[in-house]
Amino acid sequence: MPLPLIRHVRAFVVRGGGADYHDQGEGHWIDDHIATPMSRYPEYRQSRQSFGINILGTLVVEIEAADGTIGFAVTTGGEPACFIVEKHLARFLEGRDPADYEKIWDQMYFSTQYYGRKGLVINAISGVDLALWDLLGKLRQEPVYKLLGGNVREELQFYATGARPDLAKEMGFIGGKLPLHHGPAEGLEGLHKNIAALTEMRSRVGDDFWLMLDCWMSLDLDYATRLAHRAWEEAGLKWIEEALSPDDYWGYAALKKNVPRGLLVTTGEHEATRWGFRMLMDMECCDIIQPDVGWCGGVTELIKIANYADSKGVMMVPHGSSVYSYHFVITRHNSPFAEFLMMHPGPSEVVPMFAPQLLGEPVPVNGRIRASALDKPGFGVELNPDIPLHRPYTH
Ligand SMILES: C[C@H](O)[C@H](O)CC(=O)C(=O)O
Ligand SMILES: [Mg+2]
Repeated sequence: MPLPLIRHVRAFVVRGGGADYHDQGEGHWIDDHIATPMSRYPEYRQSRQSFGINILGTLVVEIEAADGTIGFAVTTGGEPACFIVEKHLARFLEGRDPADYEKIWDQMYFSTQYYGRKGLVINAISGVDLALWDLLGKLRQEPVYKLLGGNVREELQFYATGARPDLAKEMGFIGGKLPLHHGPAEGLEGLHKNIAALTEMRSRVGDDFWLMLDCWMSLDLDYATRLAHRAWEEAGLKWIEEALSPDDYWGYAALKKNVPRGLLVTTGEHEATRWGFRMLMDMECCDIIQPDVGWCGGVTELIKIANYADSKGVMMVPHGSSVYSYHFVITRHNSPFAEFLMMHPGPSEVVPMFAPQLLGEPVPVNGRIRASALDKPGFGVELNPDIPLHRPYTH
């Protein structure tokens, strides 16, 4: 049976957490002296909000079909992404069949290529693509993971990202990823502090629990190499994540050769599209790629990235991305576990990753989510009606 055509596309900005998960109040672990590329400037070292990490806010995209069914998605990109969606991308959807996601993606990407390719434009394209998959699922009355081929296992298992892997262990997660606090500009003293924090956490969690370090693009090759060796020897680090600038493919390839055998190099949350990930994989930059489903091009592009990774024997464990990741990871053998970002300020409790924007967002119980928890049409979530939506542009 033909699907109702797309009638209208709308884009909104929302403030306060959710998909823009760095947009948190004071005292949150996610803004507590975390090493960044801006840490070389002392005035921007203590808080990522000080240099504008949360300046954009969440982008909400709604796609309405002729029968009134609405698909929606959230990602980052805020007001500038609203402009791109309303003024540029909407034309490639309105009047079209929602099942034509390949052609729609292709037209969104190539029509913006002269000012796009990565970053904000791909966030906007990802938001539209995810809203389209949500709409398709709602129209077909199937969860997205069924549209993607169905689950290859009965449950998702998670590691937790946050300041308290010891608490994450008690909550049933399989590992904990800590943010790195001190970058190269804080010298040897900072390096010692980084190692001390890691070894202290290792003493709390015991030998068998995975511990990882998220370096958020803050290091240079020499520092990353030294950190990797010490963290491996002194604290049994499992992986070193996003150590270098996402543009430094050559640095990642060298880092992968430099680290101790057994320590994994991971990256990719700020990479985009099949072409960016092909660079990472062809240049043997890492052991695990970590696309963010809301930033890499959406589900339509992730299928291509994941298939290439599968053919190369590379593991793919998406960054954050909440339900958009859960519906994908459960369909893939080369994604054996998933990330859960601990958005509780402590973080001493499991709270939904994109709270308060989504309703019905599943959370890990004992570090796991059953496939059956995803059994609702589309991505299985609703937009919280109590959140004020601002629509800065129309078309
Ligand atoms: C904790 C990291 O600095 C960042 O905020 C999140 C991230 O990179 C990840 O979850 O991975
Ligand atoms: Mg990361």
